[in-house]
Amino acid sequence: MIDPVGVQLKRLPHGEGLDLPAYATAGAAGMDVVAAEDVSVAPGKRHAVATGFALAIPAGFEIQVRPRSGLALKHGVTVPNTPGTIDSDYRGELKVILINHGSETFAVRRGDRIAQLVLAPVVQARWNEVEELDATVRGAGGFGSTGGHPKLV
Ligand SMILES: O=c1ccn([C@H]2C[C@H](O)[C@@H](COP(=O)(O)OP(=O)(O)OP(=O)(O)O)O2)c(=O)[nH]1
Ligand SMILES: [Mg+2]
Repeated sequence: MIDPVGVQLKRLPHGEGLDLPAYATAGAAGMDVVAAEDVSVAPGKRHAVATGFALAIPAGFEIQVRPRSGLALKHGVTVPNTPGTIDSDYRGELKVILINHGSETFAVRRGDRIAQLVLAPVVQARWNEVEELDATVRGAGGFGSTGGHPKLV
């Protein structure tokens, strides 16, 4: 197990009294994050749900906002921009965008666990522009070129 990485968290006034994001089990990859507001998301609609805190993620890391499979399976409620990207230099409130693909209005209550946050390392790229790329067996083949998909009828 890699040692946990410290992340500064600032509670905002409307986040007072809420549970901080937490791992539900010892081996959980994501910390469940709770809503800081009551909101109803109608079928086909989306909402950026307040969490009541802001972060200072250490340089070299990001936080990914991912859906909870239970909400997706039972209610069709997911994160449309998954994985949402929280940059290390972002100091605003972390928000969770939820979209309701289900057929019934989904009621979010303050304190409900709505998504999960995964801390991940980030490596930034630097472009080396060239005239020719090295040759490979795959070449330009992609998008199913290696087969394995059922034929459409
Ligand atoms: O689910 C999300 C996604 C993003 N953010 C915040 C943190 C992130 O660092 C910032 C910008 O996100 P992103 O780069 O995905 O959005 P953008 O549309 O490119 O906006 P910007 O021009 O501000 O980068 O918005 C959230 O709070 N929740
Ligand atoms: Mg951006």
